Amino acid sequence: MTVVAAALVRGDGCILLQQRAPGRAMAGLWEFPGGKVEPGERPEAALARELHEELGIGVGEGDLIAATFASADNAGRHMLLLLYVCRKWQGTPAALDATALSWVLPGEMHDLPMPPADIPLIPILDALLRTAFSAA
Ligand SMILES: Nc1nc2c([nH]c(=O)n2[C@@H]2O[C@H](COP(=O)(O)OP(=O)(O)OP(=O)(O)O)[C@@H](O)[C@H]2O)c(=O)[nH]1
Repeated sequence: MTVVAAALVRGDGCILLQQRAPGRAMAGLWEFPGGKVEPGERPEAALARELHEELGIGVGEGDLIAATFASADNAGRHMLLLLYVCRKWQGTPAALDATALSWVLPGEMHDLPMPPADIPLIPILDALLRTAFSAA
């Protein structure tokens, strides 16, 4: 299973997390918006589709910058989670799929319960945003 997810980064450095709705796997946990890549779908196209479906925003595939990944178990299946950074989108994110949205600094992410695969990504994302992506 390939999952694509986006760290939408606001001008003040805050990142958007969304809370998974009740009744779904990992309900209540806070995650990066995104979802599964469909068979035959390119990851960037899948992520642009998911961001439109889940948040109602428009994202150009060229504005999705590959950041890091997780290779982890997900309910007995192997999951490759591809995380992108995105600083540019059209529209205002709305919780169309999630229970709630929250803008948080990387240093605040540990205050919100996230899926286990995401935990090691937090310091990597923090470091990338401070260095390689700081002027992006
Ligand atoms: N979007 C997203 N999914 C994550 C993250 N971390 C993580 O383990 N996952 C897992 O990756 C899987 C994504 O599947 P999903 O159910 O959200 O995918 P989807 O939007 O295509 O939904 P669907 O399959 O119900 O149609 C879930 O098992 C989810 O828990 C994350 O940061 N963001």
